[in-house]
Amino acid sequence: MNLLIYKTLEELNQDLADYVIKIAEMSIEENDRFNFVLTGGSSPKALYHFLATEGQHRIDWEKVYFFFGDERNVPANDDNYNGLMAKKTILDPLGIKEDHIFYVNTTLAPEKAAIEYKKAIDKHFNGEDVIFDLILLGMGDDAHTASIFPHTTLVKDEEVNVASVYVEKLNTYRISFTAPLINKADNVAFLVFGENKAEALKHVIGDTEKNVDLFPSQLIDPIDGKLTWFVDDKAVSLLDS
Ligand SMILES: O=C1O[C@H](COP(=O)(O)O)[C@@H](O)[C@H](O)[C@H]1O
Repeated sequence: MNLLIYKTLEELNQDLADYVIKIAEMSIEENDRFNFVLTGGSSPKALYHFLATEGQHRIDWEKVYFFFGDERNVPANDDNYNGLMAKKTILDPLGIKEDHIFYVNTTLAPEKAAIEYKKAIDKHFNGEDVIFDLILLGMGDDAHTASIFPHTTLVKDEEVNVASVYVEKLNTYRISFTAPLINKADNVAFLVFGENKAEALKHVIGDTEKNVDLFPSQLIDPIDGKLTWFVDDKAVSLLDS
């Protein structure tokens, strides 16, 4: 595991954008495409803007396929829909074609939406093992990642899959990659900043004994891939040095 700590969000986003572009270049050179899984929430907005502006001419964006590690069970025009945030911040600004974007269809019931999403992913990988080039992840202040929330069925889900999950504390359903699917990726990067994440990060990175039911981000441990944490100094302020 590689832990990169930044003093400013600008430096963090600049470095993370460079990292995304480097992996994209390598994937395109090797396979003529880059399978890129986006994270939702609000933390990645600046990164996506950065990629869509400074990164605009650095790679061939027509060779990039975009996926979502999780989605909220809301309509596609709802501000909480992760796909809409990505559409506004990176996909539309880069003019990404619809057939290169894998949105979660939330007009379907959550369970069906998850099944259809996995089917679409499998079809894209055309019988090959589903191994993403890069999965970006965020982490909530309760240590959830993607939509693997504490004390939910997803914490114990051992299938390489996309699943629907009822999140009691939010009284809502989510659709999410399972940890085993995430852990197959070639590269996984967490983007975590702010004081409100410090307590969770202390446990997720610092605890020698895991408690994944309470801190689901501890489930992320790529089998053969690389895990990198891009964090700011506020988020690591409670970690023992
Ligand atoms: O609900 C969600 O939260 C996490 C964390 O979001 P952040 O803005 O606090 O980083 C995010 O990774 C996930 O995609 C999203 O659906």
